[in-house]
Amino acid sequence: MAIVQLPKIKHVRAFTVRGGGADYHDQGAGHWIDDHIATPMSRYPEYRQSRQSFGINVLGTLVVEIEAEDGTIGFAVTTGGEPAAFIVEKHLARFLEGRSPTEYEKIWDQMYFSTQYYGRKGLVVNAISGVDLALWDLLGKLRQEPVYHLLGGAVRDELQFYATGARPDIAKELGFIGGKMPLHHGPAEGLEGFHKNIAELAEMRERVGPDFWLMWDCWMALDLDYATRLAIAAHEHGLKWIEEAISPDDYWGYQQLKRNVPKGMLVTTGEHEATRWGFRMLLEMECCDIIQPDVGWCGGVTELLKISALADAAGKMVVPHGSSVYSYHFVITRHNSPFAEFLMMHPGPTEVVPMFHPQLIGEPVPENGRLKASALDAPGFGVELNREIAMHRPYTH
Ligand SMILES: C[C@H](O)[C@H](O)CC(=O)C(=O)O
Ligand SMILES: [Mg+2]
Repeated sequence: MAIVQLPKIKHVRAFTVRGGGADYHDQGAGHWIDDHIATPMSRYPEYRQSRQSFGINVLGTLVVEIEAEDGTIGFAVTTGGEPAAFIVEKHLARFLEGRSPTEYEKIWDQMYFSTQYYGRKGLVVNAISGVDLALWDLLGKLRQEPVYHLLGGAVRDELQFYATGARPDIAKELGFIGGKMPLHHGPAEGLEGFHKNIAELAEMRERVGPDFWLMWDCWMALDLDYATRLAIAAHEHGLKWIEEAISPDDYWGYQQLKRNVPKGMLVTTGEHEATRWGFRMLLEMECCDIIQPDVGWCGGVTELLKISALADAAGKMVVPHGSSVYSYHFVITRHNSPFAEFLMMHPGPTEVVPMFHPQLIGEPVPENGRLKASALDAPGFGVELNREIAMHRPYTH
């Protein structure tokens, strides 16, 4: 029997889009996600009230489209905007055009090693991730299969979610298994800020009762001493995990934090980590209990499979950061990813809205905190690009 030959890749294009979506920090005024959240920049009072004030949303969304010779288009969205569009058009596209979409391993390898002299993490790996995800979307569309089938198939019938947002009490009513809150005050706000943090947690615990998961997202804002004291004080209010407490570069600090937190409390991190080598460091140094790669930032699905295998062998969970459908298609295929994150992008956040709204059409959302595997049953990642939003192509090749 003859082997099916897929059409070759004809063209790669990169666009930028503003206003939410994959750059979920790019929201309008009054959104919970920009309301006095502790960050590494909170030591400067002028950048404390709003993360947009220091430029958290400067990049915007990157859209990558990969068109095959038969006209089929795979696409993906991630954070990266114009500089990532430059990298895709002027550097990465050459490793795809004229090649078969089945060659994703070689393509990833060439994208990573050709950019290693200026890449390795951050923006360049976001761009590589965007291309990789668009390639998996194309592969699924050409084979008429959802990506989760290509990754080995579902290991359970449905996904269950915790919600990230300022209102875990509402998340509980909406059926989520837990709520992860932003930490509002960092070390520069002294003891007063510390006590306010603990009071917020205590009040939320009152509202949600003893069994609902409550977690804190510290967005790299703390130092080891503060994070340790916070974890100890939070223990009596049943904090399930402390997330991204310190700088992602401080592997030694995470190693110590994991030893310092009260027994039973989990340490999580990794949304700003990338590639198998970065996650190997977190795992081998025993920095955390759960790794949280963002599928659009860690190297894409091709790299996530390697990261996940390392974590599995180390007995650790992989619960991707955000990532919408790119996470859903992965999490449903892995035993060591027992639940998923849902980022509440409603400004309140009092309602469930699609995480990457308004960029994707057909983006599934949890109902009662759950999503059936069958909701992912469409070719590729199962979504289409909303072509009514304003897209800009700053570079061509
Ligand atoms: C709420 C956090 O500060 C951040 O915006 C999102 C995040 O880190 C997460 O979902 O995890
Ligand atoms: Mg986080």
